[in-house]
Amino acid sequence: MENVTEGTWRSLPVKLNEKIFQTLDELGFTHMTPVQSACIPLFMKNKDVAAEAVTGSGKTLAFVIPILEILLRREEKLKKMQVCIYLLQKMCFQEFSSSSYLCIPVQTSHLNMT
Ligand SMILES: Nc1ncnc2c1ncn2[C@@H]1O[C@H](COP(=O)(O)OP(=O)(O)OP(=O)(O)O)[C@@H](O)[C@H]1O
Repeated sequence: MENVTEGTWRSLPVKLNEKIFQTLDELGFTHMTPVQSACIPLFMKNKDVAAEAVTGSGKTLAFVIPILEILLRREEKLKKMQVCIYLLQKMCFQEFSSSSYLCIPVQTSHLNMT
């Protein structure tokens, strides 16, 4: 992707879960896009965020990653997380995007999806 110039994921002021780092590595996403580096720290401070950026600029992961990170930090992960991941996967239904790929290691390690 072009415009992936805004620092590595590990340079974020908030540390993400290792499973998220690992999956981003597997996807080959070494650096954030500008909208991701701008939005993720704000989401992680529980701010309301409205972002406008061109198509294909990485907006989806700009909010999916904070959602997954926040859910992973919760002690009581189970049902709420299951519902959220189900919704995220449905959102990604039309194309098997990086968002749904990102959800897989998170869900299998923390949820019983039976
Ligand atoms: N940091 C990144 N590095 C490399 N590729 C990325 C990164 N973030 C997202 N992508 C990929 O770039 C493509 C476009 O991202 P995405 O669909 O999230 O953009 P978008 O801004 O949400 O687009 P739209 O406005 O069409 O919904 C996707 O294939 C996605 O997997």
